[in-house]
Amino acid sequence: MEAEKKAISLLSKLRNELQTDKPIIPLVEKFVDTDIWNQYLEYQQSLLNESDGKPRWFHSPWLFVECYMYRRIHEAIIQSPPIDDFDVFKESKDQNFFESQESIIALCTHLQQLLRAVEDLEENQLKNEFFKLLQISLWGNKCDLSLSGGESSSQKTNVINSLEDLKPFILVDDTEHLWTLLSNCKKTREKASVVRVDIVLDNSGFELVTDLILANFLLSSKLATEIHFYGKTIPWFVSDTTVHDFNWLIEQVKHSNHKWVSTCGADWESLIKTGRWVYHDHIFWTLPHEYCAMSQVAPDLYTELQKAHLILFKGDLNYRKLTGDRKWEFSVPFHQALNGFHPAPLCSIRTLKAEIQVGLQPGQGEQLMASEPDWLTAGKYGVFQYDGPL
Ligand SMILES: O=P(O)(O)OC[C@@]1(O)O[C@H](CO)[C@@H](O)[C@@H]1O
Ligand SMILES: [Mn+2]
Repeated sequence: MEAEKKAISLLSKLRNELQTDKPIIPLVEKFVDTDIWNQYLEYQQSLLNESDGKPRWFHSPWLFVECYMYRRIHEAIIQSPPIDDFDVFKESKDQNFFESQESIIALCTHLQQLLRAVEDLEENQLKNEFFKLLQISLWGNKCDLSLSGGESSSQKTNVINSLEDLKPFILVDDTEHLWTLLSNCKKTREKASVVRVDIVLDNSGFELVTDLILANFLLSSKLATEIHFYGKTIPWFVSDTTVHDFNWLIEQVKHSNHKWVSTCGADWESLIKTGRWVYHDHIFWTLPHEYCAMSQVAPDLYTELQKAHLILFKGDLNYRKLTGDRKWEFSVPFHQALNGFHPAPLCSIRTLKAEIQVGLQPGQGEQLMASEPDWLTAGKYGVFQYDGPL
Protein backbone atom coordinates (compact mmCIF):
# COMPACT_ATOMS: atom_id res chain seq x y z
CA MET A 1 0.00 0.00 0.00
CA GLU A 2 2.85 2.36 0.85
CA ALA A 3 4.51 1.63 -2.50
CA GLU A 4 1.24 2.22 -4.34
CA LYS A 5 0.74 5.53 -2.56
CA LYS A 6 4.25 6.58 -3.50
CA ALA A 7 3.79 5.64 -7.19
CA ILE A 8 0.45 7.47 -7.31
CA SER A 9 1.93 10.61 -5.79
CA LEU A 10 4.87 10.55 -8.27
CA LEU A 11 2.40 10.12 -11.10
CA SER A 12 0.25 13.04 -9.95
CA LYS A 13 3.36 15.20 -9.71
CA LEU A 14 4.15 14.20 -13.30
CA ARG A 15 0.61 15.05 -14.41
CA ASN A 16 0.86 18.44 -12.76
CA GLU A 17 4.20 19.20 -14.43
CA LEU A 18 2.69 18.26 -17.78
CA GLN A 19 -0.57 20.18 -17.38
CA THR A 20 1.14 23.36 -16.20
CA ASP A 21 3.92 23.30 -18.81
CA LYS A 22 6.77 23.02 -16.31
CA PRO A 23 10.39 22.58 -17.47
CA ILE A 24 11.42 19.05 -18.45
CA ILE A 25 13.54 17.81 -15.53
CA PRO A 26 16.33 15.20 -15.56
CA LEU A 27 15.60 11.62 -14.53
CA VAL A 28 16.79 10.79 -11.02
CA GLU A 29 16.44 7.06 -10.52
CA LYS A 30 19.40 4.98 -11.72
CA PHE A 31 18.41 2.68 -14.60
CA VAL A 32 20.27 1.39 -17.69
CA ASP A 33 19.27 4.37 -19.80
CA THR A 34 19.20 7.21 -17.23
CA ASP A 35 22.47 8.79 -18.37
CA ILE A 36 21.57 8.59 -22.06
CA TRP A 37 18.21 10.25 -21.31
CA ASN A 38 19.79 13.03 -19.31
CA GLN A 39 22.36 13.64 -22.05
CA TYR A 40 19.49 13.86 -24.54
CA LEU A 41 17.76 16.42 -22.30
CA GLU A 42 20.93 18.51 -22.36
CA TYR A 43 21.03 18.20 -26.12
CA GLN A 44 17.42 19.49 -26.32
CA GLN A 45 18.43 22.35 -24.04
CA SER A 46 21.38 23.17 -26.33
CA LEU A 47 18.97 23.61 -29.25
CA LEU A 48 17.27 26.51 -27.45
CA ASN A 49 18.42 30.14 -27.40
CA GLU A 50 19.56 31.56 -24.06
CA SER A 51 16.33 33.58 -23.75
CA ASP A 52 14.10 30.52 -24.27
CA GLY A 53 15.11 29.02 -20.92
CA LYS A 54 14.57 25.29 -20.34
CA PRO A 55 12.78 22.79 -22.60
CA ARG A 56 9.11 22.67 -21.54
CA TRP A 57 6.23 20.29 -22.10
CA PHE A 58 4.26 22.48 -24.52
CA HIS A 59 7.25 23.87 -26.41
CA SER A 60 9.46 20.87 -27.11
CA PRO A 61 9.26 18.40 -29.99
CA TRP A 62 6.25 16.13 -29.55
CA LEU A 63 8.22 12.92 -30.15
CA PHE A 64 10.64 13.85 -27.38
CA VAL A 65 8.09 14.85 -24.71
CA GLU A 66 5.79 11.97 -25.52
CA CYS A 67 8.64 9.44 -25.06
CA TYR A 68 9.74 11.34 -21.96
CA MET A 69 6.25 11.03 -20.46
CA TYR A 70 6.27 7.23 -20.82
CA ARG A 71 9.79 7.11 -19.40
CA ARG A 72 8.70 9.20 -16.40
CA ILE A 73 5.73 6.87 -15.82
CA HIS A 74 8.27 4.07 -15.68
CA GLU A 75 10.43 6.09 -13.29
CA ALA A 76 7.49 6.51 -10.90
CA ILE A 77 7.15 2.72 -10.84
CA ILE A 78 10.83 1.83 -10.41
CA GLN A 79 11.04 4.36 -7.57
CA SER A 80 8.33 2.44 -5.74
CA PRO A 81 9.56 -1.03 -4.76
CA PRO A 82 8.24 -3.67 -4.32
CA ILE A 83 5.93 -2.80 -7.22
CA ASP A 84 8.91 -1.74 -9.34
CA ASP A 85 8.22 -4.30 -12.06
CA PHE A 86 4.52 -3.45 -12.31
CA ASP A 87 3.25 -2.80 -15.85
CA VAL A 88 0.60 -0.07 -15.59
CA PHE A 89 -0.73 -0.94 -19.06
CA LYS A 90 -0.83 -4.71 -18.69
CA GLU A 91 -4.56 -4.87 -17.97
CA SER A 92 -5.58 -2.93 -21.08
CA LYS A 93 -3.18 -4.92 -23.29
CA ASP A 94 -4.64 -8.20 -22.03
CA GLN A 95 -8.17 -6.89 -22.48
CA ASN A 96 -7.41 -6.05 -26.11
CA PHE A 97 -6.34 -9.67 -26.64
CA PHE A 98 -9.44 -11.14 -24.99
CA GLU A 99 -11.83 -8.82 -26.82
CA SER A 100 -10.31 -9.78 -30.17
CA GLN A 101 -10.92 -13.52 -29.71
CA GLU A 102 -13.29 -13.92 -32.62
CA SER A 103 -10.84 -12.40 -35.09
CA ILE A 104 -7.97 -14.33 -33.59
CA ILE A 105 -9.88 -17.59 -34.12
CA ALA A 106 -10.59 -16.58 -37.73
CA LEU A 107 -6.93 -15.75 -38.38
CA CYS A 108 -5.50 -18.87 -36.77
CA THR A 109 -8.00 -21.05 -38.65
CA HIS A 110 -7.08 -19.31 -41.90
CA LEU A 111 -3.36 -19.85 -41.22
CA GLN A 112 -3.71 -23.53 -40.33
CA GLN A 113 -5.76 -24.22 -43.46
CA LEU A 114 -3.24 -22.34 -45.55
CA LEU A 115 -0.29 -24.24 -44.06
CA ARG A 116 -1.89 -27.53 -44.96
CA ALA A 117 -1.87 -26.51 -48.62
CA VAL A 118 1.25 -24.35 -48.74
CA GLU A 119 3.51 -26.93 -50.43
CA ASP A 120 1.08 -27.32 -53.35
CA LEU A 121 0.46 -23.66 -54.02
CA GLU A 122 1.43 -22.16 -57.36
CA GLU A 123 3.82 -19.22 -57.25
CA ASN A 124 1.00 -16.76 -57.88
CA GLN A 125 -1.22 -18.22 -55.18
CA LEU A 126 1.63 -18.04 -52.69
CA LYS A 127 2.19 -14.41 -53.60
CA ASN A 128 -1.51 -13.63 -53.05
CA GLU A 129 -1.46 -15.28 -49.64
CA PHE A 130 1.67 -13.31 -48.74
CA PHE A 131 -0.06 -10.07 -49.71
CA LYS A 132 -3.16 -11.00 -47.69
CA LEU A 133 -1.18 -11.67 -44.51
CA LEU A 134 0.79 -8.45 -44.98
CA GLN A 135 -2.47 -6.51 -45.23
CA ILE A 136 -3.83 -8.22 -42.12
CA SER A 137 -0.71 -7.17 -40.26
CA LEU A 138 -1.13 -3.61 -41.57
CA TRP A 139 -4.74 -3.29 -40.42
CA GLY A 140 -3.79 -4.94 -37.15
CA ASN A 141 -1.97 -1.68 -36.46
CA LYS A 142 -5.31 0.12 -36.15
CA CYS A 143 -5.58 -1.49 -32.74
CA ASP A 144 -3.14 0.56 -30.65
CA LEU A 145 -4.33 1.86 -27.31
CA SER A 146 -2.41 5.13 -26.99
CA LEU A 147 -4.58 6.88 -29.55
CA SER A 148 -7.77 5.89 -27.77
CA GLY A 149 -6.35 6.92 -24.40
CA GLY A 150 -6.30 3.25 -23.37
CA GLU A 151 -10.00 2.77 -24.23
CA SER A 152 -10.90 -0.49 -25.93
CA SER A 153 -9.71 -0.65 -29.54
CA SER A 154 -9.83 -4.37 -30.17
CA GLN A 155 -10.65 -6.12 -33.44
CA LYS A 156 -14.16 -7.58 -33.25
CA THR A 157 -14.86 -8.50 -36.85
CA ASN A 158 -13.08 -10.89 -39.19
CA VAL A 159 -10.59 -8.66 -40.97
CA ILE A 160 -9.94 -11.23 -43.75
CA ASN A 161 -13.37 -10.48 -45.23
CA SER A 162 -12.66 -6.75 -45.31
CA LEU A 163 -9.30 -6.77 -47.12
CA GLU A 164 -10.74 -5.96 -50.56
CA ASP A 165 -12.81 -3.08 -49.19
CA LEU A 166 -9.80 -1.68 -47.37
CA LYS A 167 -7.48 -1.68 -50.40
CA PRO A 168 -8.35 1.88 -51.52
CA PHE A 169 -7.05 3.11 -48.16
CA ILE A 170 -3.51 1.89 -48.82
CA LEU A 171 -1.79 5.09 -49.93
CA VAL A 172 1.61 3.58 -50.77
CA ASP A 173 1.82 -0.10 -51.62
CA ASP A 174 5.37 -1.41 -52.08
CA THR A 175 4.46 -5.02 -51.32
CA GLU A 176 5.54 -6.12 -54.83
CA HIS A 177 9.12 -5.17 -53.86
CA LEU A 178 8.88 -7.29 -50.72
CA TRP A 179 7.71 -10.25 -52.77
CA THR A 180 10.47 -9.78 -55.37
CA LEU A 181 13.09 -9.57 -52.65
CA LEU A 182 12.00 -12.61 -50.64
CA SER A 183 11.10 -14.84 -53.57
CA ASN A 184 14.53 -14.11 -55.12
CA CYS A 185 16.19 -15.02 -51.82
CA LYS A 186 14.20 -18.26 -51.81
CA LYS A 187 15.21 -19.14 -55.38
CA THR A 188 18.87 -18.31 -55.06
CA ARG A 189 19.68 -19.40 -51.55
CA GLU A 190 22.12 -22.25 -51.02
CA LYS A 191 21.09 -25.18 -48.82
CA ALA A 192 21.58 -24.41 -45.11
CA SER A 193 21.98 -20.67 -45.74
CA VAL A 194 19.87 -18.22 -43.80
CA VAL A 195 17.20 -15.80 -45.03
CA ARG A 196 16.42 -13.56 -42.14
CA VAL A 197 13.41 -11.25 -41.72
CA ASP A 198 13.43 -8.94 -38.71
CA ILE A 199 10.18 -7.51 -37.33
CA VAL A 200 10.31 -4.44 -35.13
CA LEU A 201 7.11 -5.05 -33.22
CA ASP A 202 4.53 -2.50 -32.20
CA ASN A 203 1.39 -3.31 -30.23
CA SER A 204 0.58 -6.40 -28.22
CA GLY A 205 -2.86 -8.05 -28.35
CA PHE A 206 -4.51 -8.36 -31.75
CA GLU A 207 -1.72 -6.65 -33.73
CA LEU A 208 0.90 -9.01 -32.31
CA VAL A 209 -1.20 -12.00 -33.36
CA THR A 210 -1.29 -10.68 -36.94
CA ASP A 211 2.51 -10.28 -36.88
CA LEU A 212 3.08 -13.78 -35.54
CA ILE A 213 0.75 -15.21 -38.19
CA LEU A 214 2.78 -13.43 -40.87
CA ALA A 215 6.04 -14.63 -39.30
CA ASN A 216 4.76 -18.21 -39.21
CA PHE A 217 3.75 -18.03 -42.87
CA LEU A 218 7.15 -16.61 -43.91
CA LEU A 219 8.87 -19.69 -42.47
CA SER A 220 6.34 -22.26 -43.71
CA SER A 221 6.40 -20.83 -47.23
CA LYS A 222 10.24 -20.83 -47.11
CA LEU A 223 10.28 -17.14 -47.96
CA ALA A 224 12.44 -16.83 -44.82
CA THR A 225 14.31 -19.26 -42.60
CA GLU A 226 14.61 -17.15 -39.43
CA ILE A 227 12.52 -14.38 -37.88
CA HIS A 228 13.92 -11.95 -35.32
CA PHE A 229 11.51 -9.87 -33.24
CA TYR A 230 12.26 -6.68 -31.32
CA GLY A 231 10.06 -5.52 -28.43
CA LYS A 232 10.19 -2.82 -25.77
CA THR A 233 12.19 -3.16 -22.55
CA ILE A 234 9.71 -1.06 -20.52
CA PRO A 235 5.94 -0.44 -20.83
CA TRP A 236 5.60 1.99 -23.74
CA PHE A 237 2.90 3.99 -25.55
CA VAL A 238 0.25 1.98 -23.66
CA SER A 239 -0.03 -1.02 -25.94
CA ASP A 240 3.54 -1.75 -27.12
CA THR A 241 4.86 -5.30 -26.77
CA THR A 242 7.29 -6.18 -23.98
CA VAL A 243 8.89 -9.60 -23.56
CA HIS A 244 6.26 -10.40 -20.92
CA ASP A 245 3.44 -9.56 -23.36
CA PHE A 246 5.12 -11.64 -26.07
CA ASN A 247 5.46 -14.72 -23.86
CA TRP A 248 2.08 -14.19 -22.22
CA LEU A 249 0.28 -13.99 -25.54
CA ILE A 250 1.90 -17.14 -26.94
CA GLU A 251 1.01 -18.96 -23.72
CA GLN A 252 -2.61 -17.78 -23.99
CA VAL A 253 -2.84 -18.84 -27.62
CA LYS A 254 -1.39 -22.24 -26.74
CA HIS A 255 -3.98 -22.81 -24.03
CA SER A 256 -6.94 -21.75 -26.13
CA ASN A 257 -9.94 -24.09 -26.30
CA HIS A 258 -10.02 -23.65 -30.02
CA LYS A 259 -8.19 -26.37 -31.91
CA TRP A 260 -6.54 -24.16 -34.56
CA VAL A 261 -5.67 -21.40 -32.13
CA SER A 262 -3.93 -23.79 -29.74
CA THR A 263 -2.13 -25.44 -32.70
CA CYS A 264 -0.72 -22.00 -33.55
CA GLY A 265 0.38 -21.48 -29.93
CA ALA A 266 2.16 -24.85 -29.77
CA ASP A 267 3.87 -24.22 -33.11
CA TRP A 268 5.01 -20.75 -32.02
CA GLU A 269 6.44 -22.08 -28.81
CA SER A 270 8.45 -24.69 -30.69
CA LEU A 271 9.69 -22.08 -33.20
CA ILE A 272 11.12 -20.17 -30.26
CA LYS A 273 12.59 -23.29 -28.66
CA THR A 274 14.31 -24.31 -31.89
CA GLY A 275 15.68 -20.82 -32.49
CA ARG A 276 13.84 -20.12 -35.74
CA TRP A 277 12.09 -17.28 -33.92
CA VAL A 278 14.36 -15.07 -31.84
CA TYR A 279 13.19 -12.29 -29.53
CA HIS A 280 15.54 -9.34 -28.85
CA ASP A 281 15.40 -6.65 -26.19
CA HIS A 282 17.24 -3.37 -26.64
CA ILE A 283 16.94 -0.17 -24.65
CA PHE A 284 17.31 1.93 -27.81
CA TRP A 285 13.65 1.31 -28.75
CA THR A 286 12.51 3.23 -25.67
CA LEU A 287 14.89 6.16 -26.09
CA PRO A 288 13.67 9.39 -27.74
CA HIS A 289 16.21 9.22 -30.57
CA GLU A 290 15.25 9.06 -34.21
CA TYR A 291 16.55 6.02 -36.06
CA CYS A 292 19.20 7.88 -38.06
CA ALA A 293 21.02 8.23 -34.70
CA MET A 294 21.01 4.45 -34.09
CA SER A 295 24.43 3.73 -35.59
CA GLN A 296 25.96 6.19 -33.10
CA VAL A 297 23.75 5.66 -30.04
CA ALA A 298 23.30 1.87 -30.33
CA PRO A 299 25.92 0.53 -32.79
CA ASP A 300 25.37 -3.05 -31.54
CA LEU A 301 21.70 -2.90 -32.48
CA TYR A 302 22.51 -1.38 -35.87
CA THR A 303 24.97 -4.23 -36.53
CA GLU A 304 22.29 -6.76 -35.54
CA LEU A 305 19.77 -5.23 -37.96
CA GLN A 306 22.37 -5.31 -40.74
CA LYS A 307 22.19 -9.11 -40.63
CA ALA A 308 18.58 -9.06 -41.87
CA HIS A 309 17.57 -9.53 -45.49
CA LEU A 310 14.49 -7.45 -44.76
CA ILE A 311 13.34 -5.43 -41.73
CA LEU A 312 9.64 -4.77 -41.17
CA PHE A 313 8.87 -1.78 -38.94
CA LYS A 314 5.39 -2.01 -37.51
CA GLY A 315 3.29 0.97 -36.57
CA ASP A 316 3.07 4.69 -36.32
CA LEU A 317 5.70 5.46 -33.69
CA ASN A 318 8.31 3.51 -35.68
CA TYR A 319 7.37 5.60 -38.72
CA ARG A 320 7.81 8.82 -36.77
CA LYS A 321 11.24 7.70 -35.58
CA LEU A 322 12.26 6.48 -39.05
CA THR A 323 11.47 9.88 -40.52
CA GLY A 324 12.61 11.94 -37.53
CA ASP A 325 9.01 13.17 -36.99
CA ARG A 326 9.77 16.19 -39.19
CA LYS A 327 7.35 18.36 -41.08
CA TRP A 328 8.36 16.87 -44.44
CA GLU A 329 6.61 17.74 -47.67
CA PHE A 330 4.31 14.82 -48.53
CA SER A 331 6.20 14.11 -51.76
CA VAL A 332 9.71 13.88 -50.25
CA PRO A 333 11.12 10.41 -51.05
CA PHE A 334 11.05 7.95 -48.12
CA HIS A 335 14.77 7.25 -48.71
CA GLN A 336 15.58 10.92 -48.11
CA ALA A 337 13.45 11.14 -44.94
CA LEU A 338 15.35 8.14 -43.52
CA ASN A 339 18.34 10.46 -43.37
CA GLY A 340 21.06 7.83 -43.73
CA PHE A 341 19.33 5.02 -41.80
CA HIS A 342 19.84 2.05 -44.13
CA PRO A 343 20.90 -1.00 -42.10
CA ALA A 344 19.22 -3.38 -44.58
CA PRO A 345 16.26 -3.29 -46.98
CA LEU A 346 13.33 -2.13 -44.86
CA CYS A 347 9.60 -1.58 -45.01
CA SER A 348 7.33 0.47 -42.79
CA ILE A 349 3.90 -1.12 -42.26
CA ARG A 350 1.84 1.57 -40.64
CA THR A 351 -1.64 3.03 -40.33
CA LEU A 352 -1.51 6.83 -40.25
CA LYS A 353 -2.08 8.25 -36.77
CA ALA A 354 0.39 11.14 -36.59
CA GLU A 355 0.79 14.20 -38.78
CA ILE A 356 3.59 12.96 -40.95
CA GLN A 357 3.69 11.21 -44.30
CA VAL A 358 6.30 11.12 -47.04
CA GLY A 359 6.69 9.42 -50.41
CA LEU A 360 3.27 10.36 -51.82
CA GLN A 361 2.57 11.28 -55.44
CA PRO A 362 2.70 15.03 -56.13
CA GLY A 363 -0.63 16.54 -55.07
CA GLN A 364 -1.89 13.34 -53.35
CA GLY A 365 -1.46 14.67 -49.81
CA GLU A 366 -2.94 18.07 -50.65
CA GLN A 367 -5.97 16.39 -52.22
CA LEU A 368 -6.58 14.25 -49.13
CA MET A 369 -6.13 17.31 -46.91
CA ALA A 370 -8.91 19.08 -48.77
CA SER A 371 -11.35 16.17 -48.75
CA GLU A 372 -10.63 14.57 -45.34
CA PRO A 373 -8.99 16.90 -42.83
CA ASP A 374 -8.25 14.05 -40.37
CA TRP A 375 -6.72 11.62 -42.93
CA LEU A 376 -3.31 11.76 -41.21
CA THR A 377 -4.48 10.94 -37.72
CA ALA A 378 -7.63 8.82 -37.87
CA GLY A 379 -5.87 5.48 -38.52
CA LYS A 380 -8.07 4.95 -41.57
CA TYR A 381 -5.24 4.98 -44.14
CA GLY A 382 -2.18 2.78 -44.29
CA VAL A 383 1.14 2.39 -46.10
CA PHE A 384 3.66 -0.27 -47.04
CA GLN A 385 6.69 1.88 -47.66
CA TYR A 386 9.87 0.17 -48.82
CA ASP A 387 13.45 1.38 -48.96
CA GLY A 388 16.21 -0.70 -50.44
CA PRO A 389 17.55 -2.01 -53.72
CA LEU A 390 14.86 -2.54 -56.36
O1 LIG B 1 2.93 3.21 -32.91
P1 LIG B 1 1.45 2.99 -32.89
O2 LIG B 1 1.02 2.05 -31.82
O3 LIG B 1 0.91 2.62 -34.24
O4 LIG B 1 0.77 4.37 -32.57
C1 LIG B 1 1.16 5.14 -31.49
C2 LIG B 1 0.37 6.40 -31.44
O5 LIG B 1 -1.02 6.15 -31.37
O6 LIG B 1 0.75 7.08 -30.30
C3 LIG B 1 0.88 8.44 -30.58
C4 LIG B 1 -0.33 9.17 -30.13
O7 LIG B 1 -0.13 9.55 -28.84
C5 LIG B 1 1.15 8.53 -32.03
O8 LIG B 1 2.51 8.46 -32.25
C6 LIG B 1 0.62 7.30 -32.62
O9 LIG B 1 -0.50 7.65 -33.30
MN1 LIG C 1 2.22 1.27 -30.29
